[in-house]
Amino acid sequence: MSDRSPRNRAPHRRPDKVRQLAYRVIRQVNGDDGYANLALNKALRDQRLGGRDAAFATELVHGTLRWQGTYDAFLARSVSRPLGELDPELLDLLRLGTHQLLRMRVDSYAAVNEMVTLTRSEVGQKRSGLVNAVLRKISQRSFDHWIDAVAPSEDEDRLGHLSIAKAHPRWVIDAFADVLGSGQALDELLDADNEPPRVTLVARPGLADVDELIEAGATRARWSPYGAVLQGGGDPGRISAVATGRAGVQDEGSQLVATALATAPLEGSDTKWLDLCAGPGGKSALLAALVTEREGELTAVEPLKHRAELVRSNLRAVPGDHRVLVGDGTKPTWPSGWYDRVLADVPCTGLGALRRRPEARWRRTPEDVTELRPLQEALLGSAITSVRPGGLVAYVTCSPHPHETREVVDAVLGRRGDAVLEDARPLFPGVPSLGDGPDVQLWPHLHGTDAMYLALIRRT
Ligand SMILES: C[S@@+](CC[C@H](N)C(=O)[O-])C[C@H]1O[C@@H](n2cnc3c(N)ncnc32)[C@H](O)[C@@H]1O
Repeated sequence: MSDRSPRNRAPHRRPDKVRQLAYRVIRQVNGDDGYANLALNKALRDQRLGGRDAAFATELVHGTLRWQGTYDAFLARSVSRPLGELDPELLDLLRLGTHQLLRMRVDSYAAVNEMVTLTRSEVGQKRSGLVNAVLRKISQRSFDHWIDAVAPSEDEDRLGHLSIAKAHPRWVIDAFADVLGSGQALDELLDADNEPPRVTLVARPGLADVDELIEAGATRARWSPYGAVLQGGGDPGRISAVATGRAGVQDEGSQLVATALATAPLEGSDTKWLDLCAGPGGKSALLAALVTEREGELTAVEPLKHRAELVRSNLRAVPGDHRVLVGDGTKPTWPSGWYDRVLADVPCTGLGALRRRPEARWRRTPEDVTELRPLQEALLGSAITSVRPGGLVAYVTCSPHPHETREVVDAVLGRRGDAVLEDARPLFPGVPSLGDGPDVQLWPHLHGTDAMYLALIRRT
């Protein structure tokens, strides 16, 4: 063994501060149910890390969490005990090391050494030998060779193979395959989920325009008339329109579904709009800006006080008499048939936004889908009751799971005879690959948006 081996290093060598920060953030996520984005941003602020260090920390945290299920399959072959018997701290150190070895361009020697030093400082000298031995085993194969070694072959079990090769739980892949089939499109979606999304901005109509965002360095979004993309990322808060609430950060898919509701043809009055599940208020702000142009008002409902505050903040720059109600959308405090247009952007599993939340895919369970269903149906029922005859409801989710989308709509419309589905596709001018209708499903791999679902329903 060379005298540079980790075992011969001075035990008091200090751990690399970026890896230490990343490890501690991962512990907050896996150990304390934290959210990676929030925990990482706070840690970067607290440690005053920016530039390349912040980018390295982000890749360590996001990549390790995103690929965690896959790395566990590799580690299960490399550790002599069942992974469940390892201390969670040790398992997270091994996952972090595996990510550097197999999916980052970190030199193997440096990756193992740094992780051994970090292990010593975080959990003690005793465990560092195991980390050293396991990571050396991991480093002996490339990522693709590990997949060949541990995943079922595509011929034998294609979805099982994809689950390991593309880091998605099997039940999530099964749900996606129900909608997309198990061909190439599924691979493309899973790949898209593993890429961080671009930052998309919305110029709230009447308050800012896209040209202003372009002058600030963004480029025009593909389809949303209000959208712009911050190429290369950067802090959107540095743009004055965003800092003042005249513009915001909003996925293009969210802009498109809100705009579809606003532009669907409607006869008669068109001044009373309701956002039934409003927090944090991205769509409320766009709808409020649009209804203001028609001299109307938006009511936004949100049961959680802190999220209702976020809605107020999002609405701060929009002129007009818009209201934020802290309340339960299934228990309307307004008369039936009061509104002209209603958005029901219901709580869902968020399986359409996996690009944004690296830990979400491992945290969600099939039970979440079942548990959310009664609330989703109740909110859609309440939305239909809240709209006047001839008026419109948009049922929206950021999940493509059929139990949360079409099945909810079919169940609710099947029970009542006063509402019909309309073809939503003409409300997405220029947007390709909208499917067979009448509802619309957007996709990360086809549209570069979150997988937003929209069913447009008219009260008869
Ligand atoms: C998918 S999010 C809405 C996102 C929002 N439309 C936006 O674009 O920013 C769903 C929201 O519904 C809220 N919610 C949960 N239960 C609700 C209920 N019973 N009535 C109304 N809203 C509810 C959640 O707190 C959450 O803020």
